[in-house]
Amino acid sequence: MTLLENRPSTDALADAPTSHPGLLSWVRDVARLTSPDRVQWVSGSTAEKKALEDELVEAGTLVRLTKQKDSFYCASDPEDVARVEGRTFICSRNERDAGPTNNWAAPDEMKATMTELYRDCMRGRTMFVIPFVMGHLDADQPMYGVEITDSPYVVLSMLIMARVNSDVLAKMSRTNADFVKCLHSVGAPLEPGEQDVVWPCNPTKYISHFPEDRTVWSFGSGYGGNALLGKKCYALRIASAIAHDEGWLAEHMLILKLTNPEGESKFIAAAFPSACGKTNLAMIEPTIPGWKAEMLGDDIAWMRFGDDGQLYAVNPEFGMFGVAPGTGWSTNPNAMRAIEAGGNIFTNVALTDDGDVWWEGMTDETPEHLTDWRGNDWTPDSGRPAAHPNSRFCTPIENVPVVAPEWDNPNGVPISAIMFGGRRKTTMPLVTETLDWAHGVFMGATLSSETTAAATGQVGVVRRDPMAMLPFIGYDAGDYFAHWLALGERDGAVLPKIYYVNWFRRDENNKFIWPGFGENSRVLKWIVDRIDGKADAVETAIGRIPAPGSLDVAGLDFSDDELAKCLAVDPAEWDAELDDIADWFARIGDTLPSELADQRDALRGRLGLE
Ligand SMILES: Nc1nc2c(ncn2[C@@H]2O[C@H](COP(=O)(O)OP(=O)(O)OP(=O)(O)O)[C@@H](O)[C@H]2O)c(=O)[nH]1
Ligand SMILES: O=C([O-])CC(=O)C(=O)O
Ligand SMILES: [Mn+2]
Repeated sequence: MTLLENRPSTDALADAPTSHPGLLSWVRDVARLTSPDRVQWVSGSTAEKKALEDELVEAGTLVRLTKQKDSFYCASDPEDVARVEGRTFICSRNERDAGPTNNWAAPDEMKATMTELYRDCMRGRTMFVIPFVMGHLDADQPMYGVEITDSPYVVLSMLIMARVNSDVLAKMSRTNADFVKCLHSVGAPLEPGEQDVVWPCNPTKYISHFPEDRTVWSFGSGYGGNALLGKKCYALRIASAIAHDEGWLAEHMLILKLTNPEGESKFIAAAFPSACGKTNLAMIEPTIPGWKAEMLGDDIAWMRFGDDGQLYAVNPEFGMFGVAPGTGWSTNPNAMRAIEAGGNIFTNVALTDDGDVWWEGMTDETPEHLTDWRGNDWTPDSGRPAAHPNSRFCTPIENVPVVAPEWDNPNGVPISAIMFGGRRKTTMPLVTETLDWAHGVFMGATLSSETTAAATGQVGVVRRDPMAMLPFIGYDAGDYFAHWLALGERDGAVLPKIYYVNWFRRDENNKFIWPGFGENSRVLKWIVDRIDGKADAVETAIGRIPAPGSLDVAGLDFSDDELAKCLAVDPAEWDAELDDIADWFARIGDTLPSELADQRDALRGRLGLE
């Protein structure tokens, strides 16, 4: 640790463990602007982690769990519990390049505004410098980042979520590599002698991205995707802009390995919006005999073409930041086992009286007494959830008992199928096979889902969430669709088949029709068997669905009527859907590729609509 008692703040560089000129000058500039008391370069060492944990326990920010190994509970400020999409900006040089789905601000103006917010904002705090790599350090093109933050909670979370170790900085320095600059402050300077709060943050929040500069500036929030800048900010928003320039894809997708009873394996990727089932599907425990599932990633996939024309996916992350509520032994036993292995940080769950954590859906029995996420006494009669609906477990991927051996391949695994899906009570069948790449891109571009607690705002409203990337596309949505279509035209491309799934269709009593979770393996089996030419399908107007008898429901208490409801393509619902898609395409505007408008017209035709 470098103590800067008698600043000039250029001393930020006194003990710098690097000679990377760009990194050194950026760190010096940020220290001069933000005036921290100290600068600490994060190496990823065990001793450093332990010291930070002890400090945060002492400060009351973390509670050490007595029932779990190396695990901590944390409660955020009640106003800082989710991503803030309304305060998230894509500050491209031209407004047109941010497109109609992003908030835009001129980069100079945003930088001027935020520079004033950052001025002296780290006073009384330590400024941490965290060099990290997203994906493997031995990848053909290692993707470096450095996060500067004044939040030790963010440091501890980044140690789980990204690869942070001294080799990263050494290689980055040796090769004088480019890196994504990620600047974060909770925006809560301390006056001399002022007592800190357990979760410092600022009511003014900005999550700003400068795609041309490969830079992120975040201010005011300490939570999840707002603050752990390697995740949504870098690995999706900035990376999607890089991927557009370089001809690859940065997507909001899990990566899963499936092995059939014959021992043949395939890799698939699936995009569902936040809190719509990625982590659960990534760790699925199949209920059908003979099938094996292993996880590679639960949130983000970077896919590049290999020499063989296939798309190869890597998970750029190192940990999971999973939705806690609904995660239990009956729904996601592999997540529970991963958590049992220890090394977790839980945020906004409830605390049990004996020093463990609890959330709705974790166990069948509800504890008689808890401390809820807001620190209040809680009993089953309290009439409110004990854990916040967006409460999270932060857990190393290596903890997952079913992690695939290939998960750490520097250049990824070949993808045979892409699944899109969302949370829809109506309209969307359990599974649909799209007709070809362009039709698949159309289904992805019109993906729709009910909003969840993962972002602040109203929950349960249907919105278009293209490729589950609405809040994460770092540029114009029409250009993004064109990019997807162009990849399909690439010479020699061996493209994955595209499927659309919906686990969330409801019956007339508002109950989920499909049992979901481990039973989703039945849908995965149909998909893999389709690719192998072993399962039958019937054509509908919207794509191919399982032929009668071809979806394996053996052993499931499921009537033909229920199955029919799950798979139904209702023309009246689709009539309404097409109107909504027309509005959505109108919103995209001039950059909407004409192929997608053609797809919509073709679908209207197949549905027999005027
Ligand atoms: N009914 C039903 N609920 C599901 C299913 N899969 C997941 N869920 C629930 O949906 C919620 C979110 O699931 P996750 O797997 O955490 O979603 P995610 O896509 O990883 O979310 P983010 O981490 O926010 O991106 C949890 O409460 C799950 O219990 C399913 O197959 N059926
Ligand atoms: O980014 C976050 O805060 C949590 C998350 O994974 C999501 O919202 O998809
Ligand atoms: Mn997740």
